[in-house]
Amino acid sequence: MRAIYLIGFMGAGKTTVSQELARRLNVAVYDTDEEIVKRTGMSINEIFAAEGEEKFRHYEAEVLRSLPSTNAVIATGGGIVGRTGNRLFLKGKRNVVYLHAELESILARLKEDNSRPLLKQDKMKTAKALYESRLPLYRETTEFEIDTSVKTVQQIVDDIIQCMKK
Ligand SMILES: Nc1ncnc2c1ncn2[C@@H]1O[C@H](COP(=O)(O)OP(=O)(O)O)[C@@H](O)[C@H]1O
Ligand SMILES: O=C(O)C1=C[C@@H](OP(=O)(O)O)[C@@H](O)[C@H](O)C1
Ligand SMILES: [Mg+2]
Repeated sequence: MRAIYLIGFMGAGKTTVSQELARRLNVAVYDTDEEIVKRTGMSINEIFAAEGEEKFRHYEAEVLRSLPSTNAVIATGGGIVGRTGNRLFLKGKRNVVYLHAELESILARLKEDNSRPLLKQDKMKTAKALYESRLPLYRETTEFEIDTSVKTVQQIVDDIIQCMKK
């Protein structure tokens, strides 16, 4: 099967859903963030602090292209759609699912989580602007959209499997 790529804002559930989806389909699972951490030996927070966001985006674009494009589920980071080249790459892959979540659900899910440099307490004011600026980018990258705000992981996985049959 062609790899399934999950895109969407931070906290939409890409990482969590990718694991369950891969288990159900019996294929490998990858996460671009996890690959970056493995390859650099640094946490995402450390990369942003020591090398800056642009360098992180460089690693992210490289990792995206290096992962297997068959028999896999690939969770991406929420900012992957920022680069035009990444959006074109993903459009070419076709099996891309946008996991949408309302900002309120996202903030509730991530309020105790400090692992995302772009969503720390002092960045809450800019979170809404970032969220709104990215929505059209997710939507132009794929026609498959699932609202995860009030769904369980199992329901989301069922929805993705249905989507992919179309
Ligand atoms: N469908 C869901 N319902 C409730 N909480 C969820 C759901 N999916 C993920 N979460 C929780 O939200 C947080 C962020 O999930 P994660 O998979 O890391 O999102 P992403 O990779 O899109 O940033 C985690 O604490 C996770 O347990
Ligand atoms: O939206 C973003 O710019 C980011 C999302 C994060 O991944 P998740 O979407 O899995 O949280 C991670 O790549 C990094 O903190 C930047
Ligand atoms: Mg993730």
